[in-house]
Amino acid sequence: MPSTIGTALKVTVFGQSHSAGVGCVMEGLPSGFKVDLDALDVFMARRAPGNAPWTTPRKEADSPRILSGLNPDGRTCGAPLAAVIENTNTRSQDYGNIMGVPRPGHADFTAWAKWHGNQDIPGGGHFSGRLTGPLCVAGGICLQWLAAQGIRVSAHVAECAGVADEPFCVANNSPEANALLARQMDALADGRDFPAISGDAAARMTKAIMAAKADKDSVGGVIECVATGLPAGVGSPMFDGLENVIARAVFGIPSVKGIEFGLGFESARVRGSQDNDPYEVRDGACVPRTNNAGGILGGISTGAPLHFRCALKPISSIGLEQDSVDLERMEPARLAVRGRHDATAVTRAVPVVEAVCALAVADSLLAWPAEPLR
Ligand SMILES: Cc1cc2nc3c(=O)[nH]c(=O)nc-3n(C[C@H](O)[C@H](O)[C@H](O)COP(=O)(O)O)c2cc1C
Ligand SMILES: C=C(O[C@@H]1CC(C(=O)O)=C[C@@H](OP(=O)(O)O)[C@H]1O)C(=O)O
Repeated sequence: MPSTIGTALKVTVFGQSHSAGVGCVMEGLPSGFKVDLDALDVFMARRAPGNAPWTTPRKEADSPRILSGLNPDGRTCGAPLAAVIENTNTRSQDYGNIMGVPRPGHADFTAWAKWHGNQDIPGGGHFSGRLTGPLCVAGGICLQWLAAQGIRVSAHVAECAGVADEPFCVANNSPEANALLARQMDALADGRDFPAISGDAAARMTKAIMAAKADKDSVGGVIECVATGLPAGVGSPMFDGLENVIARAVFGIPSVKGIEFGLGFESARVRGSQDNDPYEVRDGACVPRTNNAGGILGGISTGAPLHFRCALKPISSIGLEQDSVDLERMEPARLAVRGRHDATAVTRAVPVVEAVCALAVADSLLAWPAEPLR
């Protein structure tokens, strides 16, 4: 079962929620890059469990130990970079009642159908949201590498429990619109607790999440992500395009059920004259005036901000009783999930979306850069 992604920059993720630890191995990082481990810890803290009243109370430090891949100067040395995060706060007894009775909506049943009882169930095993920790280690390093080249990635909760945030300013590619987008990205980077642009939306989302939690239920949402500063010409046609590579990485985040780029599904409802992004000359370069394409045409970057939205389903582990099946007896069973679970994944998944976007963009830059003019 390979949990590996990437072409020039390969990342393998390993571990289970209740194993000794979870981690990643990165191959293909350019050498000589100084990794800021303190900044990485700050990034990891945005995803870590137990930071808000609606998140799982499982307490983990989530500070990665880098085992290899850096020289004594803290720079990438060309060898594979391996990192591990310890699991210190497991409580496997919480999973006693689901060992043979799969939770509707989690991967318990499909893991049983594949591995016939050999799978590691407690904490969600290898399917757990916990595996997004190592994704953040790998993606956090890529974010730093991209930032050094003027490429910035930012995400926010665009929608949660039916409450919408102010959207990113991405439909227009004018200098004024891009300046507003940069201000939105700055605001999201100010250390705020809730990753939304509008404080009012954050307050209403918090209320809706807490109401679902009080009902022993859960909610989903939409995360919107942008990457700015990516030059035109990066990517590849057909199967290794930016959309393909980003979508593959984003679907590695448990709970993600959909993704759309630019105008996305709405582009199916408008005319070509409305969807097309007309070109103009700006500072001697050809640039799209608008950005319905989400910064991608033919799998290759246009130079406009890269833009996508992904949908996350509600957390499946809820306290309400539901129908399931006792798999050993093949008899109906009722199941109320116990234990420590998030009431929504959307807030904690925002840095994860930034991380996988950075992985995909860094891999595309290394594997499929614009060719030099000959
Ligand atoms: C950051 C994050 C936290 C999550 N926390 C939980 C949780 O506490 N309980 C749970 O049942 N699922 C949680 N999930 C979702 C499950 O991991 C996911 O539903 C499950 O692995 C099945 O995968 P699928 O939903 O993509 O099919 C979380 C997901 C993410 C991204
Ligand atoms: C620990 C994390 O989240 C876990 C994700 C998760 C799941 O099924 O996805 C189930 C819970 O595990 P446990 O029952 O061991 O507390 C969450 O706490 C994390 O994301 O770091």
